[in-house]
Amino acid sequence: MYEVLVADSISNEGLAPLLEASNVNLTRKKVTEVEDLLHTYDALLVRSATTVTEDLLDKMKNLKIVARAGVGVDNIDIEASTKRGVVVINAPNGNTISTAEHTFAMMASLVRHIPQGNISVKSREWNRSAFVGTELNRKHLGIVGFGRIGSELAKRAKAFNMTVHVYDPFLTTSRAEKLGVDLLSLDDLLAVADIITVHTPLTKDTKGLLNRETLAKTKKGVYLLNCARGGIIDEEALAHYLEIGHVQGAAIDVFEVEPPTDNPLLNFDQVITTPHLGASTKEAQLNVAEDVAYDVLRFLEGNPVSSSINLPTLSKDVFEKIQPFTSLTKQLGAVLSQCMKEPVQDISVTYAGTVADLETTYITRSLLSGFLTHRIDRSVNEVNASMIAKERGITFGEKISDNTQGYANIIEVVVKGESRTFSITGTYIKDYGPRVINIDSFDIDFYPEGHLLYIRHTDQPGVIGNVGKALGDLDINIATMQVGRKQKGGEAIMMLTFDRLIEDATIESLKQASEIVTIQRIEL
Ligand SMILES: NC(=O)C1=CN([C@@H]2O[C@H](COP(=O)(O)OP(=O)(O)OC[C@H]3O[C@@H](n4cnc5c(N)ncnc54)[C@H](O)[C@@H]3O)[C@@H](O)[C@H]2O)C=CC1
Ligand SMILES: O=C(O)CCC(=O)C(=O)O
Repeated sequence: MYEVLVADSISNEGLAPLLEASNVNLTRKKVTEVEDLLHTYDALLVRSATTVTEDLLDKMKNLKIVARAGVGVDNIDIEASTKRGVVVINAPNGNTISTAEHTFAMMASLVRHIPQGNISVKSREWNRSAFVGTELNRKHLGIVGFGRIGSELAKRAKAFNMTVHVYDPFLTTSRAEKLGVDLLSLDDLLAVADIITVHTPLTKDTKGLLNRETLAKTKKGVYLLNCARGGIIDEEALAHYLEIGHVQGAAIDVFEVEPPTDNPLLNFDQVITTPHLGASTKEAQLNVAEDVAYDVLRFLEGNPVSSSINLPTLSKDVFEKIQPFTSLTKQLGAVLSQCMKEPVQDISVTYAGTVADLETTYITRSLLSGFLTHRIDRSVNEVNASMIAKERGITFGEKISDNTQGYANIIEVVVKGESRTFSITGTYIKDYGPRVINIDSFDIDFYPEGHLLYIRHTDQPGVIGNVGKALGDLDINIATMQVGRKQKGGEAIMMLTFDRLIEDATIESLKQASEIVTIQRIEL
């Protein structure tokens, strides 16, 4: 049974996939109400009210996935989640239209003073001259951050005959042309726009993107909107420019601290506000809840997620295709880690044949995870494997080759240690499963699973018999045995598999034979 905690207000209807699943026990409680049970949950679903901190993650020892029913994940410590191997997912598409519509509504309300007019009429005033507005027609709209919401807003603005200028360092000129917008530098956009709206995520680069210095470059009488995240427009700087009349008005849905209390922007009549309502429609809330509910269920049941922040996103089809190879590389990594008992500096993997056309970065993550699992005392998976490798100064890379050595697919891994290198080659054979076909330049053929002994010895008569007899005398049954050598009389290897773990004492006694060079126990 999977334990799922829904800590924020998320549409019940949208959560149906989880509520109806027979293998899920869903709890709807705030984190503070289940302090004693935090270690039991497999999944945590939040909106923006819950902040997923490192401290919370430490308490949620069993946590495998955090889902944000919405876009912005600035309330989740992604790095800390990744470090702990916790997948972070969001629902990036479900609230785009609602937020774009809300921004448009805020813009129209701002330039026509609708909220102020409403308050005035309800106060039994009839002051028409106080609320003379401005048309949107033929105005220049500056959109900072031209992703899903920014581009939906642009469509609506163009329908109102506005000229749309955008600033987005990740937007190509050809895409801007295709979408019929004018791509500018930030400074040029600030200089030309009558109305500026921000639609970037809140990151260290976008925090305070519009500040005292950049706002000084705007036209006198400019209007500003923030329906993305509090802090992208620096609140103190905006208050300053409102105070001196440089900024004519602002529409703010989001605040640096929510709910805002002593926020200076609340003191201006020309600032209109909403309590973070961008995504607050029935449609958006249903969409995002459904999106994360399906994804969480899929993930808990071992399937790929459709929108992850810290894991490559794979379709079900691709996931199924790579699965045999991810388990193969996990096993190759585990064999290598146990054979190569010394610090390693570099892991390099070469893909050839059918596997080379697949999502190899994911397969490499599995390799690293298999390798690191046998070296460190913390949970390693595809989410945190590359981060942990980097932390430990292990470089890794992948190559594609044409040389399939006659197989349909080949994965070769070379590990460089402080004193030597070690290699392993595996393949996945349809209907037969994974095979290791070469280890440290010895051709061999074994199924990488269970309890194994890897023995290097001199190639001379009697060694294999002696090992078999020694184990037989100890009542240890050999399940399979594979041998390999490079040349007659040189060094040779044996790979033995057993039905149970082989004790240290047995290994020590086998090592006494003079023909034995090394013995390595491998547990898969
Ligand atoms: N008020 C509300 O209720 C809602 C607010 N949001 C906020 O809106 C933000 C945007 O959402 P989407 O459009 O769905 O995201 P998106 O990821 O589709 O678009 C963000 C765009 O910002 C651009 N960007 C990133 N760094 C930038 C920088 N330094 N300067 C300029 N552009 C930059 C990216 O290239 C991207 O095109 C979210 O991150 C979220 O914080 C989203 C939904 C609801
Ligand atoms: O959950 C909400 O209503 C806020 C939505 C939001 O800000 C987001 O999706 O980034």
